[in-house]
Amino acid sequence: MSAPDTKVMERARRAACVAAKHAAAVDLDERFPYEGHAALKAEGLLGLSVPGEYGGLDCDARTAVAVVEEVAAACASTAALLLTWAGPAGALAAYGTKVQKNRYLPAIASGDCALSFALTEDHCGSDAGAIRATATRAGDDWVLEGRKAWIGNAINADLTLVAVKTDPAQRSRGVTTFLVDKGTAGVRVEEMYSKMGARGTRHGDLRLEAARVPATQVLGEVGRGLPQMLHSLDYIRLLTAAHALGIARAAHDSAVTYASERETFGQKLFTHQAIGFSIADCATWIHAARLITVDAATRLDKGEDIGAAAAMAKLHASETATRVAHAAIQVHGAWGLLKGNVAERAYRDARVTEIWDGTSEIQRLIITRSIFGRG
Ligand SMILES: CC(C)(COP(=O)(O)OP(=O)(O)OC[C@H]1O[C@@H](n2cnc3c(N)ncnc32)[C@H](O)[C@@H]1OP(=O)(O)O)[C@@H](O)C(=O)NCCC(=O)NCCSC(=O)CCS(=O)O
Repeated sequence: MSAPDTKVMERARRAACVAAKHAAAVDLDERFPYEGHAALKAEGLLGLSVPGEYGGLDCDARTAVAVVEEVAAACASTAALLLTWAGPAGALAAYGTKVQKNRYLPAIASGDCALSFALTEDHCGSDAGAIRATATRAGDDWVLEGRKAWIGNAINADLTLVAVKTDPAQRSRGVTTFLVDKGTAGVRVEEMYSKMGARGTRHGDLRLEAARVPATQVLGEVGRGLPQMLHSLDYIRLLTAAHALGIARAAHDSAVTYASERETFGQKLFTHQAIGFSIADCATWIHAARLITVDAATRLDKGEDIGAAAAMAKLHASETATRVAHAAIQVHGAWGLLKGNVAERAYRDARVTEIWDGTSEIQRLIITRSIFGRG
């Protein structure tokens, strides 16, 4: 297995240092992680997956997962921005025309163009092919109608990748992705949701009301938007695994520190077998989650399809994060229940990683299909 790029990791550590100082406030106030975002921008990390010719860092997946883990261990909401950027940026790099890439990628790499990715609707999160929002051709434009839900960073996004049906009679072959600029007439964002975790990721509903978008803003092929989005999700899921890993690491580190300092029954907490073994289990689970994540990243860097590998990594790492954070609270006892305690925050943040970018059940479905086919 290759090692992550050391220079990029130095950038990640500097950004993580800034993000860590504000992580508790971002969570408690449920606000955008301005400081973490500024640090990611200053370090060029928002261009993690943007090709070098457009000013990006053009990182391999091995480095990208290490960066996301590092930042997530400091502040899950700041690290989520890396996922929010990497998915749409990767899709643009893979499917965009030269004109689209020249227009957006340099600004994405510098952090000046904020992104979001709109697939989900109220009635369908898991069943991505069942979307109902539509686009109808009108001369040189398409007219978009409908409502997308649970869109991360919707309120701040300068550019949103929006998947709608251009042929409502079809499922997978009826979806097209559009590049929708902020300020497009007929596009409205309603900020929403007070979430239990990743509270600095602002979600919103995207209302599309006769929104006219030029045909030049179609990303890739008309009718091929769903495979494009699902392909981008493979990469996002890989990074979500790293995100969960960072959250697990933060919870575990806090438990190790506490168990080394706190004394009960006249001895250090970790010397009680119940606590020491719990910490040993967590270290083992985290190690396994890191290996499965790095394995999927290495496969991607070798050019392999990572649909199932990314699903396994996300499934395993996100469920590991919840287990580890649960155990870390247990180590802290009542102190672990307090707002402001790292393990308490990690427990809530970890739970989110089991849901977004495809639930654990969807990951199991993808893995099952990779074993048996569609059945
Ligand atoms: C449930 C699913 C895994 C699959 O659903 P379907 O059975 O309905 O779809 P398929 O027939 O399998 O596939 C449709 C089409 O796409 C091609 N495909 C499938 N997977 C891939 C892939 N990984 N890479 C490339 N292409 C792929 C497949 O071959 C078909 O093409 P053809 O028609 O044969 O040509 C899927 O629906 C799924 O993953 N669901 C979960 C969606 C999800 O994760 N949603 C949550 C996050 S999305 C979002 O909006 C985020 C907002 S935010 O910012 O928080």
